[in-house]
Amino acid sequence: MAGGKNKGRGKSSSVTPKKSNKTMAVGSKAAKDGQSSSSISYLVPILVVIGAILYKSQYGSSDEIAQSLNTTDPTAGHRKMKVPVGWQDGFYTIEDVVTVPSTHATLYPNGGNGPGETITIESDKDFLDLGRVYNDMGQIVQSRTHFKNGASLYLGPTRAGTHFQWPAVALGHRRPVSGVYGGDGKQVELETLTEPTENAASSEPRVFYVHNFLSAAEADEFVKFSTAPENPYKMAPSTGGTHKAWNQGGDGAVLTTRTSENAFDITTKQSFDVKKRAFRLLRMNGYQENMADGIQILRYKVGQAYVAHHDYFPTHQSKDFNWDPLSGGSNRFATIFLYLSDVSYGGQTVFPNCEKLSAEKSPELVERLGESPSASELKEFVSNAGLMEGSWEDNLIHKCYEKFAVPPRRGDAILFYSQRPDGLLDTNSLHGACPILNGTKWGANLWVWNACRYSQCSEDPMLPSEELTPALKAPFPGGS
Ligand SMILES: O=C(O)CCC(=O)C(=O)O
Ligand SMILES: [Fe+2]
Repeated sequence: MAGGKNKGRGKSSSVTPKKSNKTMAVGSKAAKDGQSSSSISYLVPILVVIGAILYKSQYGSSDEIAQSLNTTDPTAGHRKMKVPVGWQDGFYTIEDVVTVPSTHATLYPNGGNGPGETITIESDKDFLDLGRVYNDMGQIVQSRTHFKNGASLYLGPTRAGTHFQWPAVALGHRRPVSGVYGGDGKQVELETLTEPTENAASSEPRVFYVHNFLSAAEADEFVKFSTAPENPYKMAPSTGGTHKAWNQGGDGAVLTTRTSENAFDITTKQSFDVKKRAFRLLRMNGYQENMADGIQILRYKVGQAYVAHHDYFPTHQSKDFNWDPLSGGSNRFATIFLYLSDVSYGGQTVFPNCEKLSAEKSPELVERLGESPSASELKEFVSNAGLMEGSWEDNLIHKCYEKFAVPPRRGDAILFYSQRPDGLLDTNSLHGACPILNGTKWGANLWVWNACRYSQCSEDPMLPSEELTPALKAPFPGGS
């Protein structure tokens, strides 16, 4: 087998976070501008304490906060970052990058597709009138001194149940995700894998490579837990299809077009830590337990695969729930697919509606994808994997080498959106799991919903409640 071997870990650079030992500054504008009167200075210590308590209760322990103290923003022009109490570090711009307030920028829609509009911003009021805007680091921009003239700004979500979406910026664009660190403490980085479109109403699938997401130890732990005696949701043939199939489980839901096995991790501390990391990566407003499915751990043996599909549920399937985010309903919003093992041949995640990557756009990924096998090698793969010529798996293998596909690499992940920024379900998010041609592939689905997920809403889907009964937390309530 000459061609088609997925290459191993290449020369990927990563940014190591630097710890800060500086004291925290207050995030109040007046205090920052040095305009504090004596009454303000009297209030400062009180605000600091209140802010610290609120921060800790909402965003975690001081260790977690310490870990997120990234003091150097590698974007050119950014200076050392102060870390104000009460704000989620990394989610906001917190440092001036210019001394004179900027007066113009290019404004893009949420998600960055479509042409940018050049805007002039003559006053702070003009700036505030824009609503919530982000920079291409996914940070909420707080002031006209926090961006440079001509910078790209991105509008944020405009209604409940919709969310910030990372702008593609350009194919191959790679940026550190401030405030988000993987299991081994390395800064998570996001690389754009699909072109932004000129027309905001159309879309490529929106796919990003997530570098440094899991540590090797975390990947191994998910694999181990999937068959552990204490796991109530151990390995079983994968199911799929409608929400009924999902919620009832059992033989009826087993698909001939999804031949892997899977387990769930809905109980371990690690699964919660990783889901929280995912929410931070997505820049969601804090972690909501009932906006995520339990982590689904997958095992594919040689020849096993999952046909091209969408991760969202069809809107028409049941009347007891509004599945349409466009009209205030809820569905799967984003997938973070975790690679828990390397795979030497096959096992890519393929997006058939997207053209193959070219070497000049993402040399590292193309290098790792390896050369496409020749027609005769493909034939050999198919017969070695025990697959029939002309079967859906055989057809999928061809797509895996002709279209855009991502090879697995342990500890990394991909992020893709199943919804467009306005809530429209995105048919271009079509994707499949390529048949394994050699070895075993381990992976995991981390699905995040735009509002509380089916069967997990106590009242209004837009107001997900934090506390769930154990029965509601189960991935198959009422099922086996
Ligand atoms: O295994 C993969 O690469 C993707 C799996 C997938 O799309 C799914 O399980 O929904
Ligand atoms: Fe999927």
